[in-house]
Amino acid sequence: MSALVLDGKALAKKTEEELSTRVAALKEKSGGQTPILATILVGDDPASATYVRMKGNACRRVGMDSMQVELPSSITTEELLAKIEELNANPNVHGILLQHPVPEQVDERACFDAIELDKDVDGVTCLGFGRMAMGEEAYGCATPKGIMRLLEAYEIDIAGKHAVVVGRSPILGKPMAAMLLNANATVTICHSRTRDLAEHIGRADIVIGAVGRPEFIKAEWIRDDAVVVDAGYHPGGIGDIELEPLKDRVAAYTPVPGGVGPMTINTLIYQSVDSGERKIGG
Ligand SMILES: Nc1nc(=O)c2c([nH]1)NC[C@@H]1CN(c3ccc(C(=O)N[C@@H](CCC(=O)O)C(=O)O)cc3)C=[N+]21
Repeated sequence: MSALVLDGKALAKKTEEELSTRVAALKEKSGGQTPILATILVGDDPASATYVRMKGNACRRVGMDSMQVELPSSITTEELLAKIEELNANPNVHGILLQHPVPEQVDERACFDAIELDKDVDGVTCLGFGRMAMGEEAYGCATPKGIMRLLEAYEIDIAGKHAVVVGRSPILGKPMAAMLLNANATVTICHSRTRDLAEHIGRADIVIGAVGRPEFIKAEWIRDDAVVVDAGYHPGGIGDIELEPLKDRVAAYTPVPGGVGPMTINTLIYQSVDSGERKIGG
């Protein structure tokens, strides 16, 4: 039996059509206003520049404007905080994305947390995380929320299932675990200090690869009929999970590329449109 392919690229494309309609309606109603996402790119890492460009392109495809802020790698925490405050105060900005990672002299957590809650469409603030984890309304962190939206679209059962999240980063593993818990999964979080990693993964109905190391998770650790979600992205179209041997024996998997990545961007845009509607009045 060949596995169900969780096609994030197709779902993102379909969702963009709905978002285009919503943006057009908002524009019509408000006399030409669109939601605006401000993206902040610090430094000159080419991969980060590519991702930020892709986010701007996605805005354009749904008819939204974006404001692209580029800052030098020599910037201080105070300077970046001042920029974020300026965007918080700008009524034309409906969402703010600070691209991770920032240079090491910058306090990334302080900068994330400076983003106003109602503009945190990337779901990176402590406040947004805490609210989400407690089941209160908040924008979800883009990658884990994108994964939840993908699982939902393909009607993957989560309640009662054993989900194993490999990785505990602030904008991926931790919020992923909280979202799966809120969806009534039994959740195990594995990380660099976990002993018996293979045994934990072997008990998973749903495996989430979120470690950031190419093919760190071996196919042989994963049971037949598992749902496999690979949030890794490495040069050459490689994820965190050794995917090829799994394709004919698991229940479902996210391809790399074309799985989680497009849903990350789509969730950012989706939540920016939500924010625009709330602020402009949809
Ligand atoms: N504040 C913040 N929020 C993020 O969401 C965030 C971030 N920082 N820093 C970096 C990571 C990485 N990330 C990706 C987004 C899209 C693809 C994506 O669309 N990938 C395509 C392939 C793209 C290609 O052609 O290389 C795919 O998987 O199909 C990948 C990775 C968002 N991130």
